[in-house]
Amino acid sequence: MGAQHARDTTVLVDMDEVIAYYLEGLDRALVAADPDYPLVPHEERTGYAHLGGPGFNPESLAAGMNTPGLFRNLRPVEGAVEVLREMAGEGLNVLVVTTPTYGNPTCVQDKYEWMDRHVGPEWVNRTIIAYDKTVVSGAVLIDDKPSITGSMEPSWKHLLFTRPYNRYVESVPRIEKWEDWKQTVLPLIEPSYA
Ligand SMILES: Cc1cn([C@H]2C[C@H](OP(=O)(O)O)[C@@H](CO)O2)c(=O)[nH]c1=O
Ligand SMILES: [Mg+2]
Repeated sequence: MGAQHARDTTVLVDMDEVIAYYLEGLDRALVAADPDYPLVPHEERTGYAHLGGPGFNPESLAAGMNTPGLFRNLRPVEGAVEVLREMAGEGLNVLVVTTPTYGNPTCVQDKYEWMDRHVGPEWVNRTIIAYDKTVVSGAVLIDDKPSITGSMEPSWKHLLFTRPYNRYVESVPRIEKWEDWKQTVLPLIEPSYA
């Protein structure tokens, strides 16, 4: 067992749309499941769950989301892997916290394999797959979802990772891109790091 980390130096990082381009992979799966599926260009999305254009078929959306291998083949977000390693190198306790898609039969395994392949084998057991992110302790959670709720009052402060569909959100502090991590993350953790 390694050293115990303080909650104050723990940085929680979301996976989909923060370190891995989920929506790009989902678009491919949607078109494969239904060639007529009305994709919405990412820049035109008005909300987090805006996943289909007018008249989209909910069954096609479900088929796309549940496509085996979807989560295995996602492209890494620019700079994300480097910053995960850099934060860990600074002595921060960095954990990746991601919600599964229950109906996708390979989602959980794919998420662990993605971490192994793209970030490194030592990151597999730094990956927490959970529906309820509020039970995970940390100083900060970097996540693209505008509102993150669960069964507990969270210990972490939410930093919203900017994506086109969350630009309208004004109530949550943001990180615009990974290269800004020092200015945005460090002030939220233990004062000695800032
Ligand atoms: C339904 C939905 C899921 N997802 C992603 C987020 C979740 O992973 P994460 O917690 O890693 O961001 C995953 C399961 O719902 O799929 C979106 O990004 N947008 C959506 O509209
Ligand atoms: Mg996300």
